[in-house]
Amino acid sequence: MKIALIGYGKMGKAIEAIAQGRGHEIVHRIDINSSHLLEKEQLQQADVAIEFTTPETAYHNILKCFAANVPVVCGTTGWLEKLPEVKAQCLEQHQAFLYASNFSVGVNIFFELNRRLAELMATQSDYRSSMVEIHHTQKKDAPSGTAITLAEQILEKQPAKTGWVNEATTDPTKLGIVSERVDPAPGTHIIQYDSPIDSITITHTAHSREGFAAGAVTAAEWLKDKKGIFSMKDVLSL
Ligand SMILES: NC(=O)c1ccc[n+]([C@@H]2O[C@H](COP(=O)([O-])OP(=O)(O)OC[C@H]3O[C@@H](n4cnc5c(N)ncnc54)[C@H](O)[C@@H]3O)[C@@H](O)[C@H]2O)c1
Ligand SMILES: O=C(O)C1=N[C@H](C(=O)O)CCC1
Repeated sequence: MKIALIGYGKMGKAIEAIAQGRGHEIVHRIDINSSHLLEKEQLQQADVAIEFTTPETAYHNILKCFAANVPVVCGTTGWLEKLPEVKAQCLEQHQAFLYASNFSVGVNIFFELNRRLAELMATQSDYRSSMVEIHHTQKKDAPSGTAITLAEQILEKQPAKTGWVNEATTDPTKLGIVSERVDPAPGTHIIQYDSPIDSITITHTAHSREGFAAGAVTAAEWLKDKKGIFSMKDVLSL
């Protein structure tokens, strides 16, 4: 499979290593200094594009892939306000798009645990839920995309909460998400339910970027000949 890597930073390089190890060819490595490679003729040399850039650039990069008729896997976080528009464009232009706030198999299993735990805790009014996410200091967005996905799952199951805030809170109607930035943390997410009697905690800790990169390559292999909008739930049959 021929891959265009859009974003050749920490994730782009980790994806390159996994993709080449699986026998794929990287036809373009596109970063901020080589954005001319986002032109239609260049992108069309790839079977699929994998986009890990910045919150400011993801939207335009994805639209360039649609214009070139190239399926795109996107892992960039921090641009969710534009996601509905991208999905609409994908359908209108009959393209293929797969977004995940986290591509690792472990986190996608953790999402399932989180949803079930939130469901069980929905009627337990003695417990207060909260979240902590820990990442490296170069991370541009807070809270992490993964934390937002986890928060949305909790809010869906707990109607007493009306939203999340990116700080610790005693407001029972809000889910507090504390963001810590500590090097070299690749990504830790902790969900807590505390009552005066006891606490329940579930944690996912990434030991490296390998899980994110391997998941993104698996998603690209899966998306290559498809049309439509997909998620890691589709790829992993969860
Ligand atoms: N979904 C996941 O599983 C997952 C995992 C890790 C990171 N991420 C997200 O991926 C993104 C990238 O993370 P990173 O650690 O690789 O960041 P990074 O800063 O190491 O790399 C970003 C890259 O984007 C490039 N870039 C910037 N503007 C560009 C443009 N206009 N066109 C093309 N390339 C451009 C930069 O040159 C750089 O190479 C972040 O949003 C991060 O939150 C997601
Ligand atoms: O390193 C990052 O940046 C990460 N971003 C994703 C997020 O925001 O959830 C996934 C974990 C690593």
